[in-house]
Amino acid sequence: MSPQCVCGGEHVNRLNQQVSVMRKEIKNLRQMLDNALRAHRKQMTSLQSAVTQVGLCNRDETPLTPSPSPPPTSPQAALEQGTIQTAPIGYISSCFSVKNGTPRQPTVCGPSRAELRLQQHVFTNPDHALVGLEQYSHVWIIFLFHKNGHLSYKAKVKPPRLNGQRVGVYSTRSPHRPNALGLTLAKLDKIVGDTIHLSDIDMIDGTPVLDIKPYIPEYDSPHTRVVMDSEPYDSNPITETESSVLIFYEASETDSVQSNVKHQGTYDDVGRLLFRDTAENVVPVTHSSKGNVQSSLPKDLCSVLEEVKAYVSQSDDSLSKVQASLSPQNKPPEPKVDRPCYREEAYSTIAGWIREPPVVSLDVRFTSHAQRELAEFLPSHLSGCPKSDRPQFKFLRSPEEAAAAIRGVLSADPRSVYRRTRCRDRLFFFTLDTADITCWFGQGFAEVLQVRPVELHVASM
Ligand SMILES: C[S@@+](CC[C@H](N)C(=O)[O-])C[C@H]1O[C@@H](n2cnc3c(N)ncnc32)[C@H](O)[C@@H]1O
Repeated sequence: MSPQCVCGGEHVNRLNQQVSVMRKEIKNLRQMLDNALRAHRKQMTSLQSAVTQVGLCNRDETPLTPSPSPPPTSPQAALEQGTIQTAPIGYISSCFSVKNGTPRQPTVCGPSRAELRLQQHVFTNPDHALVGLEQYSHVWIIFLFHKNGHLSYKAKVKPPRLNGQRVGVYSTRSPHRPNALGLTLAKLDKIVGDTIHLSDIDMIDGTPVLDIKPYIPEYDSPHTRVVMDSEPYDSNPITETESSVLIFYEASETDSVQSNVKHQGTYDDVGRLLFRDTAENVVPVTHSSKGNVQSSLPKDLCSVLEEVKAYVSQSDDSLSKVQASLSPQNKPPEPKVDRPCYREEAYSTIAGWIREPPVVSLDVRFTSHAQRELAEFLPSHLSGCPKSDRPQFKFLRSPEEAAAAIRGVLSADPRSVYRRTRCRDRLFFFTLDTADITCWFGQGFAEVLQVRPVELHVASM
């Protein structure tokens, strides 16, 4: 072996050693990198679970049980788990632009007004979704408290009417609740195309609406709820002298009336067949020259009514004969039919603090200066009127209506408990429609000092 070879061999050996050292270093580096990655992943996981915990935690720091199942993958699975993504069907345009001074319940302030236009992308023809709703005077609006400011909530809250006392969130209408859903019974003024005009509202401008349902006292109010039971129909037996008949039917899907509504047909004094719908409207049923029943009733119902009428007039003849042949003891048992009745438990009870809150309602007065300022406002929707420098309401129909709304808002004392009990500043500002209101609170009263047009609205007119 030549020295050069020896030399070259040593060189190769040294190189090999260096390579193996480098390999080891690379391996160590890989190991370190792997460890770092693992640690990072672990940290991320714990961070993520911390975020989830914060999201699910109320401010009492009681962690809520997270959903046991993983996030659903299909819309159907989401529906079954109750985790569907909601999308607003529309947004409220309201005479209340901010939370401050917005009535705490719709009944507080009658003349409050709003509009709700259905979003174009929800239905191909949004106005179709409103067909039939015009038959109702009131609607439930289900909405999101989108201006809550945060998504946290507490198990116990201090409703302003309770003046600082705490009660469970679910015994109140507090906006700060899991899911931040609000429910308002609003007056339905009119429907124009895809837009609903409402009054008696307590939602601020821009409120996202998730659903609308008709208010049906028979279903929604225990005071008027008709409880069906199966006791013998003995309190109102049908007699031969009474030419009335009760007809209950389940409306079919195709009927023009809402399905499941119970309808009642009867004869009036002059023997006309009448139909009573759930809204207590009595609709006379007319007869055509062929003797058929005609009305705006669904076709099915007309033929049923016709049959029943024939049956009743037949029975009228035979009933007296049959009854004469029966002694009272021999009478057959009354047939068991579903009948409407009012049960004691159908009446509702409410918390005493709602009926008699510790917070008294306030007298509301206007300074003559404020009165003059308010009278300057033109009613909303004044068409054909020459352009004026005077401020104009966007929703309210007159200064009188505005005065009533202001009275409603202030008499319920819209201040927070803190402002009411601890704050020295007695001035209070709020916005109603296109007017900025300034007032102050004294012992048992609120006085309106100033009613100025909101700058923005004046500029846009
Ligand atoms: C006490 S909540 C009652 C709402 C509804 N009637 C209910 O019972 O669910 C009414 C108050 O919620 C506030 N509010 C109205 N609309 C809101 C919105 N979109 N986001 C947050 N707060 C809102 C106003 O301050 C209003 O006085």
